[in-house]
Amino acid sequence: MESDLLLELKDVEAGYGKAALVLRGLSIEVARSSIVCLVGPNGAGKSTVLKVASGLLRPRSGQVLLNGEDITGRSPQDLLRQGLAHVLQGHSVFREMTVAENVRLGGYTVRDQATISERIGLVQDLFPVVGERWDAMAGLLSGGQQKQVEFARALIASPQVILLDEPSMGLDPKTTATVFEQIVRMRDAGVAVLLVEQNARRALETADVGCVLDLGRVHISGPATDLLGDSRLGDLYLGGRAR
Ligand SMILES: Nc1ncnc2c1ncn2[C@@H]1O[C@H](COP(=O)(O)OP(=O)(O)OP(=O)(O)O)[C@@H](O)[C@H]1O
Repeated sequence: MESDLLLELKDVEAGYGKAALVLRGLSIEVARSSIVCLVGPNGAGKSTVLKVASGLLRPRSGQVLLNGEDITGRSPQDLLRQGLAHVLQGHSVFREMTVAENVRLGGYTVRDQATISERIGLVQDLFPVVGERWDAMAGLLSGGQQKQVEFARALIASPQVILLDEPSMGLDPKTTATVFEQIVRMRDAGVAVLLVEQNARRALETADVGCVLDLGRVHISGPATDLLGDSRLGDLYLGGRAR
């Protein structure tokens, strides 16, 4: 029987160059069709977790498993082909290219044009604004619209899991709400999401499971709704005591 577990990081230690380790024995599990969010203070290593998962940073020790298969140390291109897409922090659309060109770039690992056309239809359904602005220069879109183009570009590769690094960064509250709705739609379309967010309350309200990082490990984890009511988080990350 197919396991419910899609992506696992096991006892991962990772860091940059000769500097001290950032991740010190971190373990995380992402189940199929679920949203897992990582929250924690600045510099806790949240983005580093995503880089290890997507192959941008090789861990010093520990394992990354996708569908139970050890994928530790594989290249980001290989992992994209295997079903793991990473949407980086900040804005990464090519502003001088159209929305269509930006989205099609995500399909570079897919040879079959019919498959690409079918997936374009799917992402346009999922993110209507992407379809509406298909021929516009991406640089003319608002920040929230550009974020949706980035999501669409990642989904063209038809990933099983998508890693999202601070998708709400720089967006106003209304646009942030739209982007979080889109994250839920991705989950409901069958894509698992590992989400890193500064906006801890918003992320936990959206996610199924929450993990709080501290000192390079998962300090607290559990159902996101439980964490929202956890007084330890209330004090630290949710702007006052949880009620
Ligand atoms: N490319 C890099 N080279 C060297 N050190 C880095 C690099 N990227 C991150 N770091 C360091 O690793 C630590 C963890 O960074 P990371 O970006 O993973 O944290 P974060 O929890 O995502 O924080 P933030 O919310 O501020 O982005 C920080 O001390 C940071 O300075």
